[in-house]
Amino acid sequence: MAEGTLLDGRYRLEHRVGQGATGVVYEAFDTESEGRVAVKVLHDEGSEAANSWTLRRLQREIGALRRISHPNVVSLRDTGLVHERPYLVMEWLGGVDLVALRELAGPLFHSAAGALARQLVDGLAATHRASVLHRDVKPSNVRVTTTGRAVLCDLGLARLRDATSLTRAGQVMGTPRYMAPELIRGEPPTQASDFYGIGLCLHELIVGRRPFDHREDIGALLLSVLDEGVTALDPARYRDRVPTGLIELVNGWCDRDPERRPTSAALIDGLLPAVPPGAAASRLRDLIAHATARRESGRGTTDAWARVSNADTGVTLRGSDLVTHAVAGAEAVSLTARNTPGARDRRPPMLSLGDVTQALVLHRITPRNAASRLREAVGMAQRGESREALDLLATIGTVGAEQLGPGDPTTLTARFWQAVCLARLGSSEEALALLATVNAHTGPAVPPDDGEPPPAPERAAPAPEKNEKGDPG
Ligand SMILES: Nc1ncnc2c1ncn2[C@@H]1O[C@H](COP(=O)(O)OP(=O)(O)OP(=O)(O)O)[C@@H](O)[C@H]1O
Repeated sequence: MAEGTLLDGRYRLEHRVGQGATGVVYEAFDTESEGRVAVKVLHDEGSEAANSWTLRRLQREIGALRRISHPNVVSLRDTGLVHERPYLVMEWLGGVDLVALRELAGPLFHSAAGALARQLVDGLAATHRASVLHRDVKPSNVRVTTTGRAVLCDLGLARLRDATSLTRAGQVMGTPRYMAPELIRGEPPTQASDFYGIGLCLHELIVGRRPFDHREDIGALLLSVLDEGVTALDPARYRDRVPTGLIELVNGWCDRDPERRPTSAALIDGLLPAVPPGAAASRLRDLIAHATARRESGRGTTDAWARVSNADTGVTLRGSDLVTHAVAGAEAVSLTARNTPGARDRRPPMLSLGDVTQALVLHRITPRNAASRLREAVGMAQRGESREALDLLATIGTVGAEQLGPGDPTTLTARFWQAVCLARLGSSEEALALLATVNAHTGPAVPPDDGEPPPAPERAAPAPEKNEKGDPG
């Protein structure tokens, strides 16, 4: 949608802020109230299936936001239609998200950590009181405004607590790095799963590093989340800068066992440090001022802002916008399986030529429409429909490799998501082998353990381009 467009004669789109799985977000001017607002316009994905998914997700976000009115949850102002595409109008939240806050301001101290925890708990409590589960609490979905107000955003995955899921049992939704272990196992979400998300956000801001940061491939990441869990914080180590009660809470929220996570208001209130409201807000406000000043002066931007733009994506396949778009919202996974012992020896499952012809006919994939089918398949994978997505992704990968080249971004993205689906379905060996082939085209140019040079890409990936935020894709 062009900047300057006036929606319903009222909201003037000023500039594009970013895009998520459902739509593009613009900073806009409300000519009626003469204030700033955020407008999210539904993506037009092209295919009917993809459109219906984004539409359902946007409707879910609208439905959830309508039920909640709280300063620590983004507020919905209006909804409308533009060229038959729904849009929603939200309060404008300046400031930064928690990913940027950590990158630009470093680990949190005393009152700021306490103030942030208090506000996140209050926002989540309001969400739960409205019988809504957020289901996607992660650093990129929490913004802290310039006045020091922490706000939960992006309720696109939210659902009514007792409603039947739009997804089938066993489906996985969300971002593995921040997903509660029970959700990865396909169990239904609960309030305790949302508290896990808050626990991880605070853990990350206290430590100053993402959880499971040492896990660079999806197989190892999933195993760590399920089998090891987040490393508990040692209260003695943080005593000087974070109140002990808060450390205890964070450790409790990060517990792998949902039953052991503190969710009762009385328990939480007993452990949360009492922070004088004025002092807390001013501490957070100062931090945001510091972070935004750093962002504006460009300091710490090289790596930091590249990652901020992709928030939890973390996947840096180089190449066209297609890849940047296709992996938006994907797991925070770096593709470095190349050094996994034996990974290079294993071949990913490939379809035979007969299968390829069959699959081509079945999925009607051509090099021309591969990109849009890929988006559709990635959407399915993101919704947790791993089994269904797998088939389509394997075909796109094969067609891509044959017709576009094995190093083409479409091929690599399809292969990457194929590996994600395989890992989710328990075939981690195959997933690792597939990731190793993706790595051969995208990984850093370090020789594998045996000193052998990495295989040369059969078709060089294009030079990194800038994505819509001006960051390297
Ligand atoms: N009310 C708001 N005010 C200011 N910025 C916002 C607001 N809502 C969203 N944004 C920003 O717009 C961008 C897109 O947000 P959106 O919620 O659509 O997706 P996301 O959270 O980045 O991804 P996904 O939906 O895939 O999880 C993000 O950078 C987000 O911080």
